[in-house]
Amino acid sequence: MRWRGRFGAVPTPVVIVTGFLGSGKTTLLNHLLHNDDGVRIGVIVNDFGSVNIDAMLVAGQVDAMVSLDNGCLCCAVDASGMDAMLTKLTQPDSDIDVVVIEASGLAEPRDLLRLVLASEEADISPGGLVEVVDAAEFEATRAEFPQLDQHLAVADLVVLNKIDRVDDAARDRLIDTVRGLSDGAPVVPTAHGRIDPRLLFDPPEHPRPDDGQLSFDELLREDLGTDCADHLHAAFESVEFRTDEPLDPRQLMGLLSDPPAGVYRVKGCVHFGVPGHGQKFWIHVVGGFIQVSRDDWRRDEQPRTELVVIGASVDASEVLARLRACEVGGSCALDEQSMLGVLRYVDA
Ligand SMILES: Nc1nc2c(ncn2[C@@H]2O[C@H](COP(=O)(O)OP(=O)(O)OP(=O)(O)O)[C@@H](O)[C@H]2O)c(=O)[nH]1
Repeated sequence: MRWRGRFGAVPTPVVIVTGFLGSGKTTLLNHLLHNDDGVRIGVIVNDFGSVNIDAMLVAGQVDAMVSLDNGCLCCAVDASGMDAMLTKLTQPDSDIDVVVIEASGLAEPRDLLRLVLASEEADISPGGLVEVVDAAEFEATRAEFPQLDQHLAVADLVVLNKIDRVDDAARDRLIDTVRGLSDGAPVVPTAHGRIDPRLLFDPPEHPRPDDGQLSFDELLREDLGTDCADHLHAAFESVEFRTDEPLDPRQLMGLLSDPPAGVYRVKGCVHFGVPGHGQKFWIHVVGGFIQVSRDDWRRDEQPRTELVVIGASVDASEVLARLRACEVGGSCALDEQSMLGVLRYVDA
């Protein structure tokens, strides 16, 4: 361990958590927050869309948080912007032991690493880069976006998540593939991000300056943040949808099961207008996989829907038109049966 502790002895480690859309970064972060063993964690949460769903999902559990939405951290801030966020989290009275940066699912890990390395904040030190891989979607995603291979190349630790969704043979094959791409970084297979927190908060054992990987110095010598055109997020866009009107569950589930072309990720909370089902429903779609969970609205919260739809070359007007078509008109009453299509995905 190399905690700064509350006495300022050691710089605060900054751990970067990256991974493609929906791979399980927020799930892993939540696992860390619930199993922190007294370690005080400050987080920087970055979401691609203008509604920061990830910040909503970790709010209230974290010791200190800075959130950045509407863009990828790798390009949306420069070194001084990153410094400002780190300074805010690590100021002497914050008592934070470790900072975890949860990048958006489209951020460029290498540039994030360079931002942390270039930091002039004296009280922090790089704490390693963790790449979360979705075991169920990785092969298909990699075929479409070969940049993912480079993302793995800078990882200090690879979390092969969602192994509950693949068989043993596929899991073993993936471990080999991912290990090859990450130049020997440790690969931890898991489900629901349940890794031992000490893996992240200890200094990375994987030696960075070796044959295959760039050293800190080499990374720093590269120009910082000059060209984002080849980043994954350049090919993606997000569409945000908010409404106070309740949504028709049949219409929405029809849309999520057969989304407009290019859509890969949908997340957010939904208010259905069905008697007996007035709770908040969190919706997650990753590739073709749908998951729903129930929650209570906060006391000060007005039930409403806030969804972010992310994809490559999506037709935003089609997405919005189809979402608008899910709104329940004032006079339309929904029967309880209409919820069946939602409930079959609850905690799937
Ligand atoms: N079956 C299964 N589902 C998982 C696992 N880990 C996460 N999920 C689900 O996958 C969905 C996406 O998880 P998140 O943690 O939000 O993923 P993320 O990487 O933060 O997503 P973005 O920020 O949009 O890139 C949610 O429905 C999670 O509950 C897992 O190991 N197994």
